[in-house]
Amino acid sequence: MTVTPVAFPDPPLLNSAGVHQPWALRAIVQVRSADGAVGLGETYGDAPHLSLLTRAAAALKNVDIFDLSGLVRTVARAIGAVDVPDRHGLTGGSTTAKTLAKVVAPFEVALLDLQGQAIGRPVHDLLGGKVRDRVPFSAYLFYKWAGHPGAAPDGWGPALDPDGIVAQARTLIDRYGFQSIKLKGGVFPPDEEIAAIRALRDAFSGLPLRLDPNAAWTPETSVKVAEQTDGLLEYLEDPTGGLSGMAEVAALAPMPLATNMCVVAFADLPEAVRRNAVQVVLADHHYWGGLRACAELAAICRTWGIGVSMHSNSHLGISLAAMVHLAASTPVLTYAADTHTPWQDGVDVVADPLPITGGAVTVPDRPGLGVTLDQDALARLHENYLRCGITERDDTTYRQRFEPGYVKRRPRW
Ligand SMILES: O=C([O-])C(=O)C[C@H](O)[C@@H](O)C(=O)[O-]
Ligand SMILES: [Mg+2]
Repeated sequence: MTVTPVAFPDPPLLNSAGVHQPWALRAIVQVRSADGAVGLGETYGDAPHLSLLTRAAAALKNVDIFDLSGLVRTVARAIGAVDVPDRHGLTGGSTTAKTLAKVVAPFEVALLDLQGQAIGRPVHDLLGGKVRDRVPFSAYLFYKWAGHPGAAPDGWGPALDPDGIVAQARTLIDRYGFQSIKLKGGVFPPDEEIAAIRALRDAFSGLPLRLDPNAAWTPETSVKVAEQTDGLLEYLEDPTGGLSGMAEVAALAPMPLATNMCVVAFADLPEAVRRNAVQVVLADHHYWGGLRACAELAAICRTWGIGVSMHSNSHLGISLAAMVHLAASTPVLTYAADTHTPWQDGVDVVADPLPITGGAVTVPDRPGLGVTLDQDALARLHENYLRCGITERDDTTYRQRFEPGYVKRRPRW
């Protein structure tokens, strides 16, 4: 078991927590089997998480690659009952169960990769077989600065108004062929973000649109925005915080509400269903506990008539491959998945990243995940990690460096 923290350049993308730091962190998990095969996993690289990963890795020596239940028990014993929240809160609150799920996930993916290699079958076969050959992704738009303060402008340009957002969408669609669009909101007053949605609707008439302010609005504001975007959005994502606020909005909103903030663990589901608080849940194997846990989540959602989409954070090609195998084998996952891939500008740890063309990734049928680690790239990205001086994602403090009066407020409007 090897756990390697890495860092890669990240543009100044704005959200309701602040702004992305110049480097995004990840941890790369390698599990080497007795016969020399290597299974890969990828997860968050924040220091508190990293120390739990290291503890888990030490306890997992000699694990049976087919014993995924034993994996969970061993990790639980190794890390104990700990609760490690994120500073940004963009994926909701934390609990001991969610912390455990986050630590288990990259090891589960790596073991599934090894299982697939051992029997010569792709990971999607281990999850029940693919139900689609292509997994669609959405163009993930962000308000952004022209570049990190003090550095040269990045190649993306600024996006701080509707014109900037439309231009960014055009770039992403020209490069990747995306067939659906998500705008990360919660940055400017709601009227400005509604104007951006209207501009996107005018510029890209047939494409489904989503808006995600990460709980920046009160329930009252959320209802007003929902009314004003009636007919424009395929779903509105986390307009407000908490299940009761979301239920209040859902009762009046004309479109489905989606979440990756108020339903983030199995314990959240009964109340969400009882209150009809959300109509779409964004699965994310990194915090739900792995690919099989997401398949369980999807089955529960299907039972209760809740739609399933897929969430992303800044990530590299191992995570993309895992997301593709999961989406390929999850019938109810009918929405285009989120991905931050374009923002990484081609930087990766895998030698053979899965390409996004025509807005989708062709599902690989090679054994395991179907991607291989580029050891030189891993060494370079690890060197970045050692040099970059960032050990934890903290969008708020970074933004405060340039706007001392900035405070993270949810709700803000
Ligand atoms: O759908 C979401 O809420 C996210 O993707 C959260 C992310 O952390 C996103 O806001 C970001 O990268 O800033
Ligand atoms: Mg979201």
